[in-house]
Amino acid sequence: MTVKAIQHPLVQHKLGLLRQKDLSSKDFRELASEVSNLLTYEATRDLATETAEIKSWNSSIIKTNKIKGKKITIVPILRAGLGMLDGVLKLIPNAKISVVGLYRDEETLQPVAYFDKVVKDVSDRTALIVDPMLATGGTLIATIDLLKQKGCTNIMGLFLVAAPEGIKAVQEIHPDVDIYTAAIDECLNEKGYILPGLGDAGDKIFGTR
Ligand SMILES: O=P(O)(O)OC[C@H]1O[C@H](OP(=O)(O)OP(=O)(O)O)[C@H](O)[C@@H]1O
Ligand SMILES: O=c1cc[nH]c(=O)[nH]1
Ligand SMILES: [Mg+2]
Repeated sequence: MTVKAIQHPLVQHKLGLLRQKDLSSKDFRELASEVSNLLTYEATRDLATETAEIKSWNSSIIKTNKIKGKKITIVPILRAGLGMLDGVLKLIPNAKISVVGLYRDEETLQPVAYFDKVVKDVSDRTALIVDPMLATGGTLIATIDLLKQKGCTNIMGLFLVAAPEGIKAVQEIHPDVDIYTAAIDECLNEKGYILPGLGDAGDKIFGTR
């Protein structure tokens, strides 16, 4: 399993802005989208390429590179994952989208699944899960379980902020899944919120409280 905290200055700068108290939903959405875009760039760095021949501007035949093999399905986890979707789609505009809906029970912190619409050919695709927060890891583990049950074998996850506890939990159960995040934070508080974290990302993106 690769766990990569992206140190790029633009990512770190924008993450710092995201952490500010009293950020408007508009600003939170814009920054979440921009960081997601940059995380996508990093997470796709090692995709295999192959040579293709094309007719160039003066009609000569030249060799170019194109992405090889498995295509991608983006998997936003409702609700908060929707806040990352447009940033990812800007770089992978032709990706199919598989939506899953899970929320975390506030008392038990256990994930509750309420929706899934996964592309039929998910077994032929790389699944790119997007969710701003990886806290206890329960939501991510349940999402990976669901994708694997449907035949998906190649799975990566993009997060704005991840907690060490959640990364460890996912690593133990799904060691084959790669994780890309803008930050690995310190810990979870007694309510399962990441510290220093971002607060409730879903509420910030949707303006609910
Ligand atoms: O790692 P975990 O402990 O499972 O927590 C992480 C989950 O919690 C948040 O969703 P939330 O339950 O708040 O739902 P929402 O997106 O609808 O706000 C977050 O977006 C993750 O999906
Ligand atoms: O810190 C956290 C943990 C779970 N979900 C959030 O939105 N924030
Ligand atoms: Mg929420």
